[in-house]
Amino acid sequence: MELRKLCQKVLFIIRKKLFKNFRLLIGLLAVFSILIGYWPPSPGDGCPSEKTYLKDDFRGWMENHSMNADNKVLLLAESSLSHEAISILNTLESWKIRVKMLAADKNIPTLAHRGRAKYSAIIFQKIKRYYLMDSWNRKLLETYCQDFSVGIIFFTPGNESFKNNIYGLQTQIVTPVYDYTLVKNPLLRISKHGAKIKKVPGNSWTAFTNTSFQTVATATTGKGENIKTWTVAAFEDRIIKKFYIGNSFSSFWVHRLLLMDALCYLSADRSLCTTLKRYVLIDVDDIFVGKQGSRLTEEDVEAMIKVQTVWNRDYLNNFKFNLGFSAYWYMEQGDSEEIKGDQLLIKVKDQFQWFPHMYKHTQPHKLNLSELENYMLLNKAWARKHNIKFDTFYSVPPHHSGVYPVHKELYESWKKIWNIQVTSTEEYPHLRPSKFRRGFIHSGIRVLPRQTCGLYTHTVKLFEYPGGFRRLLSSIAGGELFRTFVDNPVSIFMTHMSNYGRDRLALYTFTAVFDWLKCWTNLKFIQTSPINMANYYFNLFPEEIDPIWFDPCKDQRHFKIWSSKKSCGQLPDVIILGPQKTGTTALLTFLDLHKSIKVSKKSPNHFEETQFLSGKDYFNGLDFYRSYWPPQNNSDTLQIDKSSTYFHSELAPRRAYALVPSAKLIVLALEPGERAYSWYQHQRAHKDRTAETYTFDEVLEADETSMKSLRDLKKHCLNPGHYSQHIEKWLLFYPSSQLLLADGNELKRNPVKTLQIVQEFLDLETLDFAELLVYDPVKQFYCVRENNKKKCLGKSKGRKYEEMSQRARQFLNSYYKKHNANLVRLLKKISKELPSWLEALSQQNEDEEKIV
Ligand SMILES: Nc1ncnc2c1ncn2[C@@H]1O[C@H](COP(=O)(O)OS(=O)(=O)O)[C@@H](OP(=O)(O)O)[C@H]1O
Repeated sequence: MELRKLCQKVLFIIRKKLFKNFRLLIGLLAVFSILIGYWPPSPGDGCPSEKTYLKDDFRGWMENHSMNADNKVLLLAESSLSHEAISILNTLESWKIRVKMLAADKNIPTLAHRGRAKYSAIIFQKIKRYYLMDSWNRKLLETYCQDFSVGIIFFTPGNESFKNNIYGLQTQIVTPVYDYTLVKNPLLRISKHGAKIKKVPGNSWTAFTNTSFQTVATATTGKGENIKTWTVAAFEDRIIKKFYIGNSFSSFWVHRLLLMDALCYLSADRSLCTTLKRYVLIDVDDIFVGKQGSRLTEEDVEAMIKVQTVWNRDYLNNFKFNLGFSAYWYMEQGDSEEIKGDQLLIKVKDQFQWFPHMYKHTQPHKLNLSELENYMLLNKAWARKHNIKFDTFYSVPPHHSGVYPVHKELYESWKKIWNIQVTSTEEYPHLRPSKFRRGFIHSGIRVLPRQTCGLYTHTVKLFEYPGGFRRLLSSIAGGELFRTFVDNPVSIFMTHMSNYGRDRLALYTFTAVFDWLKCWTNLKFIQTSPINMANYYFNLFPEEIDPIWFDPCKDQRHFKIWSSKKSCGQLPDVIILGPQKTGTTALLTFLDLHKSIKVSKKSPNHFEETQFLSGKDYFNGLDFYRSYWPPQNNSDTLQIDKSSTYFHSELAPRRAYALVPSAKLIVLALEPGERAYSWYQHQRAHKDRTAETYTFDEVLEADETSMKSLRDLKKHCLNPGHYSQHIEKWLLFYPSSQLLLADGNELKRNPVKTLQIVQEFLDLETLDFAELLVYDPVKQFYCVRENNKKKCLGKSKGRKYEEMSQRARQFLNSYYKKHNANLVRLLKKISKELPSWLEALSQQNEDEEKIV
């Protein structure tokens, strides 16, 4: 401890002088740090040569094959709460692989559906579960693996006693283990063979002694004459490919690399392989923003250039730091050395890549459009004056503000003044967990996920690293930072100017992690333009293109970078989902009579409905949706969005749940045949050509030989009536307690009763609707009583048309029979009452069955 303090003191005294020579600084730091045990462990004494086992053709094939997000892994775990299982699950999810996790002691689930494999690889958290399986389940699993060429990965913790040798697996428990080495083997792809580490964690490991196994990793026990090298990861290339790791997944960071490679090699059709390319961009935000003492000197700038040369030679091509500038702070605040540093940056400007930050480093969400434009113009004028080349069309704002949650004005001004096409943020959808960070495209600007590297604005000194310097070291040595490079095909890192001054922690950190990556992986690091990176990213993950909006008021970080002028609560508390033509307008109109209900403004575009969650307006952004309600001042009111296209939309359930997870949902279920006929009449009234040309009977009779428009009309007419199917989609997100299935037929006959049920569901103070509604014999529907007059819904609600034919009725009865039966089952399962028409139908069916 004393020695450490002494070293720190010496280091502090000579630091100023050392700035003159970066290499000397690093060298001396190394000496001191080794003495006090601070230097990171070597990435591997046996770092392999550049030559790898990979054949060129295989590598080429991989470059062009991205991970197929549809591929799924079956994880057979000890329990869903096991830390170990969650760690494997998290890892797979951070690689964007879909996972089904099941308790390994239960029956094997259905593995194939209609001749298609459901899982591309199987993982056992603990090998003993495989051996303890009853023969029926194991047979099922093995037949599946054989039929679909799916491999199995086993983790075999060394402290686990299981009866080996029974199924041909020969093992030995070994302890302790050192000199862990990856051995040349066809399974290694991302992991580099020859990489070696001296000290291996964990006391006891499982070693595999079958001679037929191919060794993937070895480790050594004993000393002197007792030295023995064991196989601690092995691969069995039989009819079913099996990969064995001699410890638990999280016992050693190298297992993450091995799991990635094993999934690729063992998955059906190599569908779980990822590319070896890794695009890297290192942003230095605020290159001129910092207090005296934390800014860059000439020596710091020179060190950055030197490091770039080294990185270009050793790790990645075309690398340049990406410097963000807030011009107002150029040559401000620094001492004379630091002012010279700023001047040197401009002198050597072409050695770097530049991007515009905000002129005064103001958070964009605090600025209106003209303020933003003015600041951007000032920044631009400065860049012109100093001949700063700007050809990346990339920017990031100070403090992540304005990108997500979206500040529309930032996007507009960026495009207008700078022609920005790419940006990045760490806030989408949320900062944590980082494995879920995604990209999206909004208003033509491609937003890429941004990564943190463990260095923040005030991380300037080696011995003041938050949580101790060892924390940073473990992040480099196979930990979080190392993983960020491995996991993400595109990594944009956020660093700050101060990380490059003082102890130059950023230069040290990245150099060290590149060393580790080069030693342990075959990954190829590349820097390219942000536009190329964005193209590459969204090609790889096209499902991320469309954004998903969350409520900024539910995430503290988002709330902080959201305009103070915006108010929370301008979102629906209740959503009437539809389906179309079930009486949704009547229900909304009647509910609107209640003082605690606030319905959305009428949209001029979609028959007065917002249709935000199901349609294109979603891409206008959250503020567009919020504008349907006034800034809320009374928290007792319930705001309603009624959009009858939501019910059968594929997108709306996910979007709604992301934004308003506690909303109450109302579905109006009208007898589906009646609904289909009303919808057809609606299309005719709106002059749909096909509906006008064909009778309802002809629409229902359409088959695969019919013209497309007729087939489409039939589909759109009948599909929303598949009630159970659509309700199940909503129940994937919302709990059934938040959903009310109201009776559409009852609403027509006895709206007061339906409204009573709805009021109870919404916990509203009871309003006596019997006083407010009156039946109109001419309209043949209930209307609102207003000053002793009747105010009925418009002409388009409650149309007059002739009854549907007997033939159509029979068709519809038979068509919806199965769907209605499913609805009965579903409603019983979630303990909901059946609507009157469904009760009658199911009674009728039961009676018919009894007669038969
Ligand atoms: N009180 C009252 N007044 C008028 N109409 C009523 C009422 N209650 C229920 N209905 C039934 O509502 C049907 C229209 O349903 P929607 O409002 O959901 O249609 S839409 O999807 O919003 O276009 C409408 O369908 P049509 O009869 O085919 O016009 C009505 O049957």
